[in-house]
Amino acid sequence: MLRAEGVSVHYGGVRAVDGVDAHLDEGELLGLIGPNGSGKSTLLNALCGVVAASGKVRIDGRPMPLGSPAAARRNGIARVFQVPQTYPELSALENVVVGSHEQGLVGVAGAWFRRRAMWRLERSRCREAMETLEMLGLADVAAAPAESLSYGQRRLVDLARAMVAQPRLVLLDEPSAGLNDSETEHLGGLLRTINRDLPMVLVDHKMGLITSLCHRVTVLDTGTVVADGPPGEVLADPAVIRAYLGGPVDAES
Ligand SMILES: Nc1ncnc2c1ncn2[C@@H]1O[C@H](COP(=O)(O)OP(=O)(O)OP(=O)(O)O)[C@@H](O)[C@H]1O
Repeated sequence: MLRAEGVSVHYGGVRAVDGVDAHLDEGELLGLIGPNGSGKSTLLNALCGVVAASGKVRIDGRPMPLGSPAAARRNGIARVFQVPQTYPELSALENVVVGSHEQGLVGVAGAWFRRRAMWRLERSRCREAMETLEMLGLADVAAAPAESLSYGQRRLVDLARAMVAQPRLVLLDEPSAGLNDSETEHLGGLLRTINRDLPMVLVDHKMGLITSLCHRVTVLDTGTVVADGPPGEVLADPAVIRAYLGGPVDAES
């Protein structure tokens, strides 16, 4: 459903992503791993249009213009960033509702001429946002301002916001960073459930999470793909072991 061919992002002389071919299949949870600075976040940035990139990306066979966040959104790509992007003074629920505001009626004209329809739409957005928070175990804090939530809760609010945008696929950048073991396990269970309906690309350094969740893993090193395949095979690949500072990759950590 997503196919990237020869995608490159260069910052001056730094080839952050260099001619990457990658794909995501329907229903798949794809792990994207690699040592620090190997280009994982930059590749996600290219796919969601927030950096200038060259190459080709197709969604369901249709070409998608690169370098345009609006085009990426139109093509159903949602991104959850490494650092929570919540509005501190808005409630958790309001933070999630914001994610669905590009759909349907918006703007002054909609409010003025179609007031009833607009309120109906607002109610259905709130209901959907609330159901998503419930699904992620955040119903109790729906009314709390985001600034009062824990780091892990704010990351889940970001995930909920991405989900209500009704994406075709979600790009997740290190969702387990800063979470303890039990929070990471809880997150893993949620991602497995969400993946029943949504294909995802998961960037993470916790190999236990990657091996327990991902159907396939793509490995980057210095901006290029060095391995791609089932997690067990990929982590035993000599090129991957070399990329990770010459040592074996610990699938448990
Ligand atoms: N805005 C930028 N300007 C210049 N260089 C950048 C910029 N963003 C990233 N880079 C460089 O691009 C390379 C890839 O960085 P990137 O953050 O994509 O790696 P990563 O694999 O996501 O790393 P990590 O696992 O530490 O998050 C690195 O050499 C980084 O220093």
